[in-house]
Amino acid sequence: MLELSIRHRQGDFRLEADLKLGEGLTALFGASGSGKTTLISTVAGLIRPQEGRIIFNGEIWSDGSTFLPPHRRRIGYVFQEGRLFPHLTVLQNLRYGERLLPRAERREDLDRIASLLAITDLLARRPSHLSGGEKQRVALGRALMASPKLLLMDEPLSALDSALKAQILPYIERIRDGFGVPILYVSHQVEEVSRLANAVVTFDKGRASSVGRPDETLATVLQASGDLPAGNFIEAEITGHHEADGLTEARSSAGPLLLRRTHLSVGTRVRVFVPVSDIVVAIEPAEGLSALNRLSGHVRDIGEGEGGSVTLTVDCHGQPMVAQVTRRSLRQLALEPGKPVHLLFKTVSIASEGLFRQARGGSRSQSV
Ligand SMILES: Nc1ncnc2c1ncn2[C@@H]1O[C@H](COP(=O)(O)OP(=O)(O)OP(=O)(O)O)[C@@H](O)[C@H]1O
Repeated sequence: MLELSIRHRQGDFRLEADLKLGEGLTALFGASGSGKTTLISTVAGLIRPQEGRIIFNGEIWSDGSTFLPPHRRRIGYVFQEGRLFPHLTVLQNLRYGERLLPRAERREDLDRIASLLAITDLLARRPSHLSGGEKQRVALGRALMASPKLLLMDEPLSALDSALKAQILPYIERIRDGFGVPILYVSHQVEEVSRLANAVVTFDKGRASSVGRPDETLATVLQASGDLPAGNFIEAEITGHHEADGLTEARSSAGPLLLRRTHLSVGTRVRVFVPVSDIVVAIEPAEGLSALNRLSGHVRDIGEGEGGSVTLTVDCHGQPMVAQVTRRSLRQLALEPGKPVHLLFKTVSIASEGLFRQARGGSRSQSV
């Protein structure tokens, strides 16, 4: 657990952060100049915050009287452009991280890391003979070889084109899931954050604020900027594919779902997004409609909506779903708390696959 409560001024800029960060990958997400790099520099010990404290797993790294220097923090750092030593081979670059550690503290095994990152065949090469993606995999390996207690990744993919990014993302997922080392990951990229992060810290002009579930946090940011419609996130697991129909089936606590065809394998856990505006509310199990998804539940709450409409919160087997109806529908359907209802909507998107990509382009969700 990393606990941060810091205030730091540099020039006109002031960083303010009060955060508790847990296991897994925490993305630091925000506009350019909003303070992400400054924050990880304080964690790395490259900047000493003027006020406040940083505590990692109970050890004080920085406060009014203590300041642990960077090399005693056992942090692995991966930068945007890799920063491999050009005169050393891949093997020597990997060993470099390890050499900084006393033998007794070396936990990582070179073969395991090389095979995890698929760099075993590159060990004899120098960085000038590697592609951009290979360099970044070696940089990840070098950081891991130092048996870090915490990994800091500062936009590690931003120098790569989208095809290379897609190649490296699974390796970062393997590190996140296989090493038990918490990761702070700086990114501007909504898709990257949505795919990788277990939690997100958003930055707004130096104020590091929300720590929350990634899709909800990103959705709040994007909805505030008008780039994403209001909607519901549902946790689901892929259960099958229908090639001929171009559909994927998933199960969720709310009920079965049909998604647009995805290449994720059966068993993969996903979050899907259902825009509020796509949901139709019915009081009978309607037939003869093209909407493929039907969830049933009970009205839990009725509140004010936008433009004179009414917002319904429906409990679908524990999953809250928000829908909107007009006041006339509310009357005609005699909707009230406790009433059983059916929610109908068309195929839905997996949040990390399509939704945020569209949101970045400023278009509406593409549910069909
Ligand atoms: N040494 C410094 N002296 C004065 N101001 C600085 C210094 N270093 C950075 N800043 C300012 O602090 C602010 C935060 O910078 P920081 O690099 O943390 O932002 P960032 O969110 O990481 O941005 P980017 O995504 O562009 O890397 C910026 O306004 C920057 O100009």
